[in-house]
Amino acid sequence: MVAPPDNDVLWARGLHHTYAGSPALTGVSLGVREGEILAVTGPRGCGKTTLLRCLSGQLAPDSGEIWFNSSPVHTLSPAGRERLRLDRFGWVDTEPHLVPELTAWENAALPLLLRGTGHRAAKQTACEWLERLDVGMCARQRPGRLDQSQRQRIAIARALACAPQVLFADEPTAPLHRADAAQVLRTITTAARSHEITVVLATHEPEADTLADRTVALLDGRRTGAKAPAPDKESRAECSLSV
Ligand SMILES: Nc1ncnc2c1ncn2[C@@H]1O[C@H](COP(=O)(O)OP(=O)(O)OP(=O)(O)O)[C@@H](O)[C@H]1O
Repeated sequence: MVAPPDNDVLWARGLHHTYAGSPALTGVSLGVREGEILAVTGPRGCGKTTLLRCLSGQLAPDSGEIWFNSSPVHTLSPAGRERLRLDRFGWVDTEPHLVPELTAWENAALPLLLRGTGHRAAKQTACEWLERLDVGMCARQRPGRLDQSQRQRIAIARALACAPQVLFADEPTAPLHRADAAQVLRTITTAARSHEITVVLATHEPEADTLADRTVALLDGRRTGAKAPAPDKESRAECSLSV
């Protein structure tokens, strides 16, 4: 095994994965730098979700290497990968997947409570993140009473509340209306930048090109090229949220 470059927080080489014989990733290699916002784009079925699931340790690739902070992930046991996800990674899915019986703050506090954070500290951190994401007024409400955009913001608060080193977001804006989608995308990238969180974002949003530092495109399970950062980076200041 060859260790990855020092400045890559995540590094993958030659990832292959098939589902029941059908290829989803066919030799993807990439590095993600500390604090970078990397967009992964490509048409439906090109392998974005599979790539994010492999990088985040949810899915063991059939072959290839994944390194996080210069330590191998691909050789970890399932329990080791689970621990890594809980301690170091955040995940925002396309659908918010909140627990319907819990209030917004309880949902946002869940990963902290699972990590062993005390109830009071977990509640305070969760509520601070809900405020930052403009859903503080929903803290005591259950998800069923909230709209899709509010639920997705709560899911983002849940992912960010435990200060992950890397946030994975898998098409987090796909079910939202255009204006909501743009705002949620800006919220994620602004929050990540101000808290120095590395982001790997699978997205179809055209805005991703201006919000991300770099874009990697996939097609049929392979990389098709990487775009350099846009010259007029951010838009960062344009987000109204104090994240
Ligand atoms: N659990 C699964 N079982 C079987 N095939 C799967 C499974 N998950 C994904 N696939 C297939 O693997 C390929 C890559 O899927 P993947 O979801 O990674 O792509 P994607 O780019 O995220 O697609 P989308 O934009 O539709 O979410 C597709 O052909 C898909 O049908």
